[in-house]
Amino acid sequence: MMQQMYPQVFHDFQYELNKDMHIAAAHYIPSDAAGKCKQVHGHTYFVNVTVAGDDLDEAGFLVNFKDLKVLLHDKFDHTILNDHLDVFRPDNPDFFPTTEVVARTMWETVENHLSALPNKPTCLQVFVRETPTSYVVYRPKKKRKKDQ
Ligand SMILES: Nc1nc2c(c(=O)[nH]1)N=C([C@H](O)[C@H](O)COP(=O)(O)OP(=O)(O)OP(=O)(O)O)CN2
Ligand SMILES: [Zn+2]
Repeated sequence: MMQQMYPQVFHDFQYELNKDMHIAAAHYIPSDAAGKCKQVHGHTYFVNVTVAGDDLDEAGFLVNFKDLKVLLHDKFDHTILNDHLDVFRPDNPDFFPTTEVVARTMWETVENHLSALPNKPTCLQVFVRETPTSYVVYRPKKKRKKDQ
């Protein structure tokens, strides 16, 4: 059974949904500063996605758990992350497949899907554990009032 502690996010939406998944993938960080992580190596990533909203869809879902799995697990599982040139690039550290960038990329992928749904849920947080001792939490910055 997949059970893991991860940081909670505070919000005042009525519904909060969490989807956990494991993703087995290889990667390398194309920088000398990454030391041994410059070599190709693999992880079983533990990912938790937090989605919230006030309205449900015609099935009574905020978003179908299955759709979140398809978006992330089906795309990245048993792949080399660096090969996904649509999201990771070797020429810019903001797009190297580090844990930070993986978490942000997953948030962008999920939020892009959610924003097209009629009930408009939103992704509050993506938690990515890369090793037993290392994890990253990505949360989007709150939009400032004048930007809305
Ligand atoms: N800020 C980041 N630092 C590191 C990342 C990263 O994505 N973001 N990645 C790596 C490596 O890819 C490596 O897979 C993970 O490193 P690390 O946690 O150091 O792994 P160890 O098993 O060696 O950790 P222990 O300290 O032995 O528990 C490196 N850094
Ligand atoms: Zn790694």
